Amino acid sequence: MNESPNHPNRQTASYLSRRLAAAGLRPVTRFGQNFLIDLNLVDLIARTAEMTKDDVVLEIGTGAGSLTSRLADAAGAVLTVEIDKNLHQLASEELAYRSNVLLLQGDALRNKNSLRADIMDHIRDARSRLGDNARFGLVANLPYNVATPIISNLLHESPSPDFIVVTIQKELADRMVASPGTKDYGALSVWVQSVCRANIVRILSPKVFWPRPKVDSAIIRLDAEPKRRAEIPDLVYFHQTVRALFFHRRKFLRSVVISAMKGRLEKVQVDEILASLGHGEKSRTEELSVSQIQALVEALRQAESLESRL
Ligand SMILES: C[S@@+](CC[C@H](N)C(=O)[O-])C[C@H]1O[C@@H](n2cnc3c(N)ncnc32)[C@H](O)[C@@H]1O
Repeated sequence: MNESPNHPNRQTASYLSRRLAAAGLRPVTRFGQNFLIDLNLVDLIARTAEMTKDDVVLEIGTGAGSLTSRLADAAGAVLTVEIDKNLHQLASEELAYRSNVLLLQGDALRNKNSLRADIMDHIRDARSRLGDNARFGLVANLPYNVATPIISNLLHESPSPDFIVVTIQKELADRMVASPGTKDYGALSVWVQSVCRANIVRILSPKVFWPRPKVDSAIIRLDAEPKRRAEIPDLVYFHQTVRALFFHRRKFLRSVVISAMKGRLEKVQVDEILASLGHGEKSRTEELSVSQIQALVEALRQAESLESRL
């Protein structure tokens, strides 16, 4: 069989460790370098994404390039970003013959609140080359320490992803799919579920990675819900306000809203809004459904914009 040196069938722990050692490298903990070594799972991620040759796929964390190869087989264009110069070099050699893969070196995040700017320029370019049916997806085994800002920020971008299939910490996946009234339900659950459908595909034990992380992981799939998204007139205001509403989890909703709106709305205005939406003195943010939170944030936004016009 004609296997490229990076054929995923060769991505076992011992193959990877020898390959890195030959290049004088070792996994770098601070970059979250836990490589997926169970090849069936690399396949599962690629299959779950249901990519076609019309699709543009973003991968953050190229690593040694094994998932990248699968993505290149299935998608029309792949943009992959790797922070580690040495791994970027290694993967560039492995993927050199792949004409539909563009490799970038550097941090995928410009800061906590935004992605590196040229990522979306490349995605828009690739989409315009592939044509009107081109969909955009994020498919990756994400570095755990930056998984939340990557997903949260990408959901603000234009185009926003049609689908996301990623490996993340199980605890983070639990928060994304959490229901009201549970301990995991918070600002991230509301933000993700306001613009996507979220499903956990598979829980992964540490032993499918090399080196082994300390915690379980999960493959999660998010599908864009454009209708839900269109119901939110100002996504930035919405996301910021949702974060503020969950900031003090132990407090009652009324005092949380009053402190979030300090200097912007009077207490009496907050009380009127809460009463009009049927939220009593004992209501708490974490008991509100996603649509109740959307209604509350929208009422606050409208009251604020009325206030600023007076
Ligand atoms: C969990 S590993 C996944 C590697 C490979 N895709 C795999 O599945 O085996 C995460 C990768 O993301 C890279 N990385 C970490 N932080 C990053 C960042 N801020 N921007 C881009 N890449 C990053 C790491 O160096 C590492 O190669």
